[in-house]
Amino acid sequence: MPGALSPRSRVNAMSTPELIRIVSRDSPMALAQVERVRAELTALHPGIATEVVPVKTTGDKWMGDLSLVEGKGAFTKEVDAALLAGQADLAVHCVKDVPADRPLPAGTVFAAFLKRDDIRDALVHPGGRTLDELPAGTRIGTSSVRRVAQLAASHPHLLCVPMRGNANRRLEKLAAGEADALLLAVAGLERIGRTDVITEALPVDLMCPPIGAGILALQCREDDTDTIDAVSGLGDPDTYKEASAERMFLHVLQGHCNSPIAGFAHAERSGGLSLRARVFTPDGKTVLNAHEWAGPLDPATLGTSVAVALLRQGARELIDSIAH
Ligand SMILES: NCc1[nH]cc(CCC(=O)O)c1CC(=O)O
Repeated sequence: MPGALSPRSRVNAMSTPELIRIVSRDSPMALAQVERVRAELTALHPGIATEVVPVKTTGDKWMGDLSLVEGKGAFTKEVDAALLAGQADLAVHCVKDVPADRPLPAGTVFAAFLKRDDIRDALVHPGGRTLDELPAGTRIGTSSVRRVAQLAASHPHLLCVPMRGNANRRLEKLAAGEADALLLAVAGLERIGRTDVITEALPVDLMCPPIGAGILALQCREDDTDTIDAVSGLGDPDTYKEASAERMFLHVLQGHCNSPIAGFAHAERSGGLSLRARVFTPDGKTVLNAHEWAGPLDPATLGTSVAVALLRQGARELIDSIAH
């Protein structure tokens, strides 16, 4: 019969969801991330409606030391719970905030990694100075052990002061004089539309980014193949390779909340993949460094290989010697 659907394509046509409910943190940055996902999804599947389910996470509510609450997972736990409870169909996470030392929450999978944004950290200084121009004693607002360790190594005359809260809140605290300058991710400032405050994007050799920097992951319930099929087309193949290598690296290394660890993979146009990673003591005085190319290895095996290279240099002892 002309125009009749084959049984298989009828199943496919009927299984495209009409509505996808997207759960996310409720910070301005997180909501901007959701808008990007909605725009990309609408471009790919104009027929699918979307709805936003915002939740507050422990990491948003607690302004103290993260290692005193859940530490890792503080920005993802409530989002994952809403997904698993069926209150939403899709979760949007910064990969950087998703713990890599343990598997994803049982029953969930990553359905796509969106094309990666800028991976660098930015200096935000109201006086317009660069890092090298800051006078001794300048107070840099950051609670990130990764940023503190690397600044201590490169600019020991600067002073890091604890600063938490979402990026908008940190900019308010800077304006209120709680610090003289901030270090924030370029990608985050782009998402909240505040690249105007950036005085310098720091080279990755000076400030090595965190695992998963600038990558958004889409997470689904593993049995929800309709949603997985609908969103998987938003995935970027190079970002998938980079995220896989970086997360396997962290999984094998098994850091903790206070261990300064940094690294990034880079998928080249030629198809090659490299991974550079570093582990620091909190004072930045000891740096373990590894940089390898995948060659014939798959991304996850590259991640394992780089972790093993750092473990051979003493990374386990270094990480375990840091209080946590
Ligand atoms: N911990 C908060 C967080 N999670 C991801 C980003 C930046 C954006 C990204 O790398 O995806 C930020 C803000 C920051 O570190 O300045």
